[in-house]
Amino acid sequence: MDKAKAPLGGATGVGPVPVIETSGLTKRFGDRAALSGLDLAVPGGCAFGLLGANGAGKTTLIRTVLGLTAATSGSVRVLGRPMPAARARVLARVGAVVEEPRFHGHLTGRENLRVAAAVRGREAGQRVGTLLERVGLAGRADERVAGYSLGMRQRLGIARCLLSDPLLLILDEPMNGLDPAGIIGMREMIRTLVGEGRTVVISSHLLDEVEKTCDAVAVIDRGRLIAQGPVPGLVGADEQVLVGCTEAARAMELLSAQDTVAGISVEGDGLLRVTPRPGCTAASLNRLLVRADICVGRLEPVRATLEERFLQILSNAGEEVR
Ligand SMILES: Nc1ncnc2c1ncn2[C@@H]1O[C@H](COP(=O)(O)OP(=O)(O)OP(=O)(O)O)[C@@H](O)[C@H]1O
Repeated sequence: MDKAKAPLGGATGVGPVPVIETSGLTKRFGDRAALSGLDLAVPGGCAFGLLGANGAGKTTLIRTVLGLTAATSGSVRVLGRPMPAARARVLARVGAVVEEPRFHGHLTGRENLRVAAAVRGREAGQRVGTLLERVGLAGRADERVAGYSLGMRQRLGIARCLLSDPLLLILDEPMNGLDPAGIIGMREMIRTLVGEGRTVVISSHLLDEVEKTCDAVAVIDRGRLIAQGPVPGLVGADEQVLVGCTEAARAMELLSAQDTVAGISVEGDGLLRVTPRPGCTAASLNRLLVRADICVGRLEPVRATLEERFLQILSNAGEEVR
């Protein structure tokens, strides 16, 4: 990152000042509230995931944060400055790809970047070649964008964002339409950008990818923020133990009778999923079963995935609404 450039309002992208902060953010379209009283804080220098089902309000949140649409009420600060009042100054240090990136199809990738760089000054123009290499498009840079795959357009979109050496990147569904290799490439690129001290906010439906890519997430449901925090805090420590053994029915009866076991269920493949109480470990479950002459073939501590936590958080939120 270009360290010579002055940070905005004390928010350098890393540190205690959140790079995005919303307070009571509400956006209504007629009678429908797309966002309801959102208090969001995105810390600097991390990959941050916005999670939510279709229509939850992710794109509206991104558009409101960027000042592309006006909030009905509440406030937004980006890089320490109020939006949309400081929009021009803030957006000079923010790169965003909202929905599918659009380009001039009849121009090449390199020409598209040159056109975009022309309005950003000489420094931006000098970055074009390096950025094409950086996003893995150097070999195809002189082909017309009309012939690019979606993955190539996504990467060109990120190169365009990087022309202005942004502190903050906001990418709406950056993994959409990518094949497995493209998803891994995108994840690595996001992690590299974070390693340079930038903050990258992504919205995504791909919970597994968000878990692998992001340090922290916010979960949005019907316009409300229902959870936010670091990924390890949300998914939790090892919570359950999968047990594969002979005589599953007898094992289930034995384990269910223990005070140290909070719950037990049978998985589709015959494995027992045991939820132990604090102090009860995989080893103590093993000892119990072996002492009862039950042979244990598999014993695997597991933690809830982000997907399981997401569904649980949504289901709890649904119950609160009812
Ligand atoms: N311009 C608009 N006019 C009216 N309603 C809108 C407008 N934009 C969004 N909405 C509504 O606001 C709600 C949130 O939409 P939004 O596109 O922000 O959700 P999303 O989480 O990004 O969904 P998806 O994952 O499907 O893109 C939806 O009910 C949507 O229909």
